[in-house]
Amino acid sequence: MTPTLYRAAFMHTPSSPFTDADALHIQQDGGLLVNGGVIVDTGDFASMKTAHPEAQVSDLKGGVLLPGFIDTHVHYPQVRMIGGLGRPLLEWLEHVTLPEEARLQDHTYARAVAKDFLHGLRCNGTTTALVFGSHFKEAVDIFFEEAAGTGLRTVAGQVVSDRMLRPELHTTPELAYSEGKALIEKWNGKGRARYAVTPRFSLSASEGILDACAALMNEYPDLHFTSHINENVREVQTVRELFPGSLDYLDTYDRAGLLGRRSVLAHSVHTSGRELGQMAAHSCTAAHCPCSNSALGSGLFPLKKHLNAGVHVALGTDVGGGTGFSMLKEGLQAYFMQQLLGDDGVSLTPAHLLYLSTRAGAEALDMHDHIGDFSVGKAFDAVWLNPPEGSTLQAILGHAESPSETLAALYANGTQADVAQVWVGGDEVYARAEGASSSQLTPAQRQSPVMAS
Ligand SMILES: Nc1nc2[nH]cnc2c(=O)[nH]1
Ligand SMILES: [Zn+2]
Repeated sequence: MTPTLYRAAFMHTPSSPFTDADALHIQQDGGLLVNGGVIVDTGDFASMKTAHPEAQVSDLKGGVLLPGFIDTHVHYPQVRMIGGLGRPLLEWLEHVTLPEEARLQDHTYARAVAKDFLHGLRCNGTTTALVFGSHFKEAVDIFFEEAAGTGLRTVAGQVVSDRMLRPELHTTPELAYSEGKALIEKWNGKGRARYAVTPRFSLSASEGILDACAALMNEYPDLHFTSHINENVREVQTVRELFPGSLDYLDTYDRAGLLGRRSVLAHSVHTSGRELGQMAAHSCTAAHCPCSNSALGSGLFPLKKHLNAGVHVALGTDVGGGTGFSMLKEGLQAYFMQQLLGDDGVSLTPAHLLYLSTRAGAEALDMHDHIGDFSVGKAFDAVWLNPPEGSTLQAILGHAESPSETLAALYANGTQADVAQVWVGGDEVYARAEGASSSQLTPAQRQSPVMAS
């Protein structure tokens, strides 16, 4: 197979800027040699071209190439109700979200929603997602089928609950186990699909349901686990009342034996010191969803407390509590919220935002040996951000004086319109309909993509 040499300005974070001051790696005129979907050599373009004269060059000059975004918390059935503003979590669930989730009982509807959802991910440059599925087994099956057709990497599962939602969304521990087992057997590890055991949240899950989830996890040790935690004060209070024998919210999952290296707990806004200590001890990840936390008024995520406790943090859009699929927007909102926390906040640099939206997600999913950055040996999962000709972002990038400014501008201004092309494992999974991209300019017309020279 002839390797492809991608020529691009690229940036990535092979390590964490929270612990490594030199985490941001930059190539202003770089070359990434890809063979069989895997990065086999990297460096500056000129030396890569000399070393690999046989390679076919793909010129991505203009804009910036980043590792594909990794969304660690997003709900498939909620794509069509993004924007239900004005209610706190429990009212929003009752009046906006759960009625829509019930509609996925209809298979035709579920398939159409799955298509809308997957399109939303890939046209925003998200290449891997930890996806909250549907309560209906068939709708989850349909989701995995459609996801396989897109080439995206998905970790997803059937959502299970047995109280306090709507009767049609409730199951039993026996069914939760048997339906989950059938889906796991069919989809876990098939192509780019992985399975996540997914009780909705302890508020809607009896101990029996949590035990059924644990039975699946014990039977299939490579599974992922995801749920919600400590998102909203009323929710936290209700969980306390429902589980009088548990120390706190985390303990409801912990007692069931559900926590481990592949556990991702969404929100974690009102988490106590004890819980943070236990999350770190179990190597769990907190999926921070800043747009959702803002839209639902859930609170300001205590990032500093998580980092000080040693809890790994990644980003999630939480569509449809969140306001869209853009991980650029999510990164910017994370930055805003830390700014608003003043001395209690963490001052996030552009490198932090890139890490949180790429490599941190790969670590959360225990896939960092395979995806999350552009190191040799990683899959070529990438998003090419190339603003349309005449756009404000193009003007800003043309005058940026450092790569860090360029990256900040991408997070501050970038949108779906700037996503030109997306790859997963070397396969193109999205290409913008062209007509406006600066990639159409002649080389002489193009400006330096990373810095104005
Ligand atoms: N943001 C959010 N929180 C939840 N807690 C339980 N279900 C949900 C949901 O769908 N979205
Ligand atoms: Zn959620």
